[in-house]
Amino acid sequence: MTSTLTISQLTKRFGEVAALTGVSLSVAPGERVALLGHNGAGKSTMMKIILGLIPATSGQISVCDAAPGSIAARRSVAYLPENVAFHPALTGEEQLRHYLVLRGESPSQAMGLLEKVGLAQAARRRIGTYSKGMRQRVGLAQALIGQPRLLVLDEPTSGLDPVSRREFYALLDDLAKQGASILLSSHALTEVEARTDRIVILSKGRMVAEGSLAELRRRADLPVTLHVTARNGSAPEIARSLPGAILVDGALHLTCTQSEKLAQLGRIAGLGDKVADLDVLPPSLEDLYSHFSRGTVQ
Ligand SMILES: Nc1ncnc2c1ncn2[C@@H]1O[C@H](COP(=O)(O)OP(=O)(O)OP(=O)(O)O)[C@@H](O)[C@H]1O
Repeated sequence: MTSTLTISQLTKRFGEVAALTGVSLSVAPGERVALLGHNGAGKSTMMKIILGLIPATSGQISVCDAAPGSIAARRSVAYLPENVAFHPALTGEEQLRHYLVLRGESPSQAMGLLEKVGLAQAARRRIGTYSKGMRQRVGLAQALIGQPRLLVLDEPTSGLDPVSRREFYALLDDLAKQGASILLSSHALTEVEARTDRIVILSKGRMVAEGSLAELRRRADLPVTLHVTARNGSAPEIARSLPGAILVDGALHLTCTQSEKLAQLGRIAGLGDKVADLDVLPPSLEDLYSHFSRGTVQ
């Protein structure tokens, strides 16, 4: 499968500051990739280079088989900045018609695009009356002009409430199913965990981890946490059978390595009806993020 985006040994220096060092990455059609990293890790710099807004210091980059910033690349790439601003006096439809004309497209597509992002009902209302979630949808609608093959989204859900976030990701899922590649940056690890195919962790300009959540979990090999709820009065007996378990709010908490997990679960199952409930908690993306960024955060 050909990649929509291919980055090889990308380096960017701002004078003494190494914003990116030797970053390589490829994104396939229909793939949703999350770019994670602490403030100053290099996420925006990478996006600016992909968009052709700033040049790389060294390395190769191909955006939809073209050079970043070239006419061919710009036709295929859409960008949604973190703080998207529109004219408050324009309606959603007027704003979209304006962007369509700027892109050399027919303004008659405006309503179709607004419908796609669930804004048809509000299309004739002034953007000044829109909620933040609705403005973000206008941003996504403008990003969809010309059916881009790659969407670059800088913290697209920051400031959105949980329902708006879920709806926003559902829209991205549909776009990905239609073959668009999505590269988004985020600080909201839990939502990224559920809604992207691959995770890239940048730290101090270097790529410190890359893979699906399952792959990152395997590679990090962090402990699994088990919460065992005892039936009335059985906690002491369970604690004796599970060395290392500690009692927290009526449940016994214990950790084990991935390789010990099945044996430990077998031991718990052997306790029969003394156990009222059991939760197995794999390491979260936050745990993985801390693990891979450890020692590199400024
Ligand atoms: N134009 C510039 N001149 C000098 N240094 C810059 C410039 N742009 C970015 N940097 C530096 O490059 C590094 C990477 O910055 P970048 O904005 O890419 O980080 P980021 O991961 O997007 O951070 P955030 O999550 O805060 O948006 C930082 O040390 C930043 O100060």
